[in-house]
Amino acid sequence: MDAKIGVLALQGNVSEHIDAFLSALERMGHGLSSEVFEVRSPADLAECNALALPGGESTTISRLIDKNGLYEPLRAFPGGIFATCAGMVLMACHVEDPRIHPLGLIDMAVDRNAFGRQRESFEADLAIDGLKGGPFHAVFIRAPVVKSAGNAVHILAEIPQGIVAVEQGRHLALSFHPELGEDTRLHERFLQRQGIAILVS
Ligand SMILES: NC(=O)CC[C@H](N)C(=O)O
Repeated sequence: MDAKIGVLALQGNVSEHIDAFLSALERMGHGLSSEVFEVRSPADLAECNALALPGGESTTISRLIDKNGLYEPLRAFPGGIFATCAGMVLMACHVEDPRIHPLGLIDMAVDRNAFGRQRESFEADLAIDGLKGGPFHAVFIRAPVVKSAGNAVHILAEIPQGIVAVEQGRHLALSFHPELGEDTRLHERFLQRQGIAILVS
C-alpha cells in the first residue's frame, strides 16, 4: 500500500512531523510513491490513510478541531493515528481539563502537564516494548503521562511518573517527540502496522 500521510496542521510542530514521516518512508523504500501533506479540513482528512496529531497546545488544538468541523470526522477516521504530546492528550477518553474535548480513540486517562513547571523538558533513554535496536532517546517537553489505561491498550514504555507510550489497534500515542530526532524507528513501526511494508530491493 502506498502511504498518504496527513499531519493535522491547526497548531503545533507540523513541519517536523512531515519531515520525519518523509524520511521514515524513504528509509522503508516508499519515498517516491508516498505523500505527506497538511490536514486542515474534513476534505483533507478524507484524502489520507494515516494521520499524525502533533504536539503543541492541546487546549488550542481541541478548540480548532471543533471549530473546523473535524471532531466527528476524526472520531470516524478509519486509518491509524500517530499522536505525540498534545496529540496524545487529544486521543484519550478522559482528560481533567474542561477545555479539552478528547477524541476518545484510546481507552486511557491522561494528565496534561504531569511534570509541572519545574521540569518543563528533559530527555531519557526508553526501553520500548518490541522495538529492536536498543533504547529510544526521547525528548519530553511539558509532557503528559497516561494515568490509567484499559485492557485494549498495549503499554509500550513507562517511567516512574507514568506511562509514556501506548498502542491501541492502529493508533500510537507518545508523551515525547520522536519527530525532533533522527531516529525514525517508531514512525517505521507505525507505518508497518498500517500495512506499509519495508521494500527489499
Ligand atoms: N509539547 C506539547 O505538546 C505539550 C502539550 C501540553 N502539555 C498540552 O497539553 O497542551
